[in-house]
Amino acid sequence: MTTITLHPDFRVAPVDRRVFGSFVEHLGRCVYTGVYEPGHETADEHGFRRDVADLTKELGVTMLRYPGGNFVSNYTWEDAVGPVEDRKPFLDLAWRTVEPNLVGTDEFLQYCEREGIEPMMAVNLGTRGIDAAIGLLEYCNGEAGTKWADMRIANGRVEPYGVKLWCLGNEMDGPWQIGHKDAHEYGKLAAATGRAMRQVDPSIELVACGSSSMMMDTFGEWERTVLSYCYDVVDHISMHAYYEEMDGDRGSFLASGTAMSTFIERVVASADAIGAQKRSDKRISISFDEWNVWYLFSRFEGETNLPVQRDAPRIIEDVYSALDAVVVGDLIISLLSHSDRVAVGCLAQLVNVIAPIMTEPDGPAWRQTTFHPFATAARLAQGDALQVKVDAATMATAKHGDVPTVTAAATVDPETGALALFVTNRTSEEQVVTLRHPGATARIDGGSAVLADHEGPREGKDAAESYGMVDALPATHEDGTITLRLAPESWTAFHGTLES
Ligand SMILES: O=[N+]([O-])c1ccc(O[C@@H]2O[C@@H](CO)[C@H](O)[C@H]2O)cc1
Repeated sequence: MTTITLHPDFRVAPVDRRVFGSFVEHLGRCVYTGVYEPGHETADEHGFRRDVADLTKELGVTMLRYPGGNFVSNYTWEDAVGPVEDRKPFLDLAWRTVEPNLVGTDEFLQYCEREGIEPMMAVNLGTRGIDAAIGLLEYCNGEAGTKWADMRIANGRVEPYGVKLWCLGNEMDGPWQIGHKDAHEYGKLAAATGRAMRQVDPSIELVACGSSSMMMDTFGEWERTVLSYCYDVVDHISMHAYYEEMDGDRGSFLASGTAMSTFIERVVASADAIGAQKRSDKRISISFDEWNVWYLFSRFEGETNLPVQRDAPRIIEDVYSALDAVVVGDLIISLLSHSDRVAVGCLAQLVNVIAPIMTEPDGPAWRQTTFHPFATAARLAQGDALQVKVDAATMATAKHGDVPTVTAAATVDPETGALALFVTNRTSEEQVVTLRHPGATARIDGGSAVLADHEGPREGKDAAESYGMVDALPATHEDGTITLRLAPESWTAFHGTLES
């Protein structure tokens, strides 16, 4: 028998709403013909597509990371500010694409402002360093009267943007990164850059690069070394993880959320070890600023040595299946369960590039399968994350050992008692779950689910949009006992109330 036990007093921490962030990189068609397409019939006066902005709103994205990704490690931000007609294209070496510099810092930050989304900026610690980083920070956040702030004002923007969240480079542990560094080189540079940036604006939050994935040979040692240099300077350490079904191993793929939890707990342990050694009361939190399903190893092959391309080429435009949506839901359960440490999350990326939203140039925009669990969780996960005790059978997986067949996360709004309960059923059988709530009153009012099926990726608008949330199997309330039913290979979001 599977049981889930909840109590409103057993709170983990408030959900940091920045966990429902996403990511806009100058890569492929994320920016050009993605968020930005001046000639498009829905484009606003700034050239941004309204259809994409509306879907982004529906997706519930709270925060956007920009401008990369691998792109940032060879980016000259100064080339993309000021009059557009004076901006020169440059060859981005990360994706070997000619970047026209039509969208730069001002366009992006003003887009975020108009859409009510918090920006997260990354500085280039690949080909550049402290000087470029403090210049960009002053450009964004400085008051009138100094060089870079005055340049912003001359470019038409008087008020500082007040960008709070800053990434100190991107994936600097990855040999593919332009200006890749070892942990000592990067740790020293991140600490020095972070210190200088705080002299410009002490109110910012800084993210040091963690490992590009748990599979990196340097994983663990990287975190330890980097944080030994910059523990006192930074607020967060980044995590990146992409999951995919490989060689038809459905079980391991469905267990991705457990793999993500293991990864989080290992990075937290690495960070806390440094804190303990320093006898520090400070706790470093996690900026999980790239996560998603990405068929990196099974489909990306052949795209690693790209010819130079221009005009927004189609790069890593993964098309998602229903199973991928269930896994995205399961990954969200992992993030929410770790709300005491995970402060930021970015579904990578927002449009066209491994994205929940797709577009055609001069054509429509639509939702991929993975859109639905994200949008549902972003809407319902309000207030505090709860400790959720799941008692379920385990299943054996090739990659992750024995994992629970059912996983869950829950949030409760302390003001209203509104409960959201997210549950994955990783098995191919329907599961019956008893929801226990000793000493508290609970009610489940309804729910919706994403179901995996055995169809392949849903290519194009019609196929993708024929998929959506379905009603959850109804919950029953009998003699104070709540019984939930979970469809086979599904992710369900229940809503109701929970009060002591
Ligand atoms: O595991 N890998 O081989 C691997 C390779 C590249 C990689 O790049 C990251 O993912 C890209 C797409 O979001 C971002 O630009 C970059 O930060 C992330 C992981």
